Amino acid sequence: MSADEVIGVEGLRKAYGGGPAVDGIDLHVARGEVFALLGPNGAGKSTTVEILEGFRSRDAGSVRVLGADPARAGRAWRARIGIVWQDQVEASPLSAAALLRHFAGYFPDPMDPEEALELVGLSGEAARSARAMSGGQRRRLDVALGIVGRPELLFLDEPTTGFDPASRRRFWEMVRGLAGQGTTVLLTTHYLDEAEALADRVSVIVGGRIAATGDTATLGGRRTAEATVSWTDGAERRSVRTGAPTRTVAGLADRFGGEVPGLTVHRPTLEEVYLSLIGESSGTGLPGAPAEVPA
Ligand SMILES: Nc1ncnc2c1ncn2[C@@H]1O[C@H](COP(=O)(O)OP(=O)(O)OP(=O)(O)O)[C@@H](O)[C@H]1O
Repeated sequence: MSADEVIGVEGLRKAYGGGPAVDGIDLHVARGEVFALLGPNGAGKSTTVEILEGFRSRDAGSVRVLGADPARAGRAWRARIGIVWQDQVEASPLSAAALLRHFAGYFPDPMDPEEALELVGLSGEAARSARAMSGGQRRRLDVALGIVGRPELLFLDEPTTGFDPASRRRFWEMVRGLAGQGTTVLLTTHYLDEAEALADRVSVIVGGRIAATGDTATLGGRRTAEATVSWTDGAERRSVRTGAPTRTVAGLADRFGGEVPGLTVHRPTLEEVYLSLIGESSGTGLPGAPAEVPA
């Protein structure tokens, strides 16, 4: 394990009664990285994360988180990680500041409640009880509770569910800010735009195994995948899939003597790559996907 490695997982396996939930996963996350786990429902993301958090046992594999095995790590280790729980503060009658102060007591060098509230965009709400907050505000308070201890490693599980679009963007900025200060973030999300906005690298987990790991720009051969060039020819819409779209467009420009009617050039989106990796789609121009339209 390199000095810079915050999470190192090799050959991780976990089965429940119904069969393997995690079936041989390797993960390596460096300090300051934002790393996202993507995958369909039941893929094994939560099981993996709970093992990394030390809340679930494993059947096989080696796991190091902040230099320790989470299955055996103690309180000092736990104080270095932050976890954002789903709906942690649902019914609390305590004020946001009181809740944060209480949580802060578990950590050696916590933030002031005001600092944590400011970071999640709740600065005016210190005196308000969680019970009196909107769903989205409560979710942000959950995040504030997860970061109040200044964690070196932050686990975010579906963090922006229920956020309005502006709050999501503010939240993303906050996570980028934390990562910029050296906090490592392990994120699970079903939102591909969130992964694209936040993650330095992602792993797509399918059926307890990693289908692909990489940055969002190149995942699953995205950058090298063929592009689809489409245009209008008389009354007909034409398309061609090509590895050299610039040459195709230049040829079309020659042919049309300038502007190509209805020209579009499409490369696979992260969503298309993801759907293809989980076996839900074809015709994306990705390696192995059948061509939609013959050249
Ligand atoms: N405590 C448990 N007992 C038995 N089976 C479980 C338990 N927890 C999870 N599983 C099973 O393990 C598999 C992986 O579940 P897991 O919760 O890790 O997936 P996930 O990727 O987090 O899914 P989601 O996106 O729905 O949260 C699923 O088939 C699930 O039914």
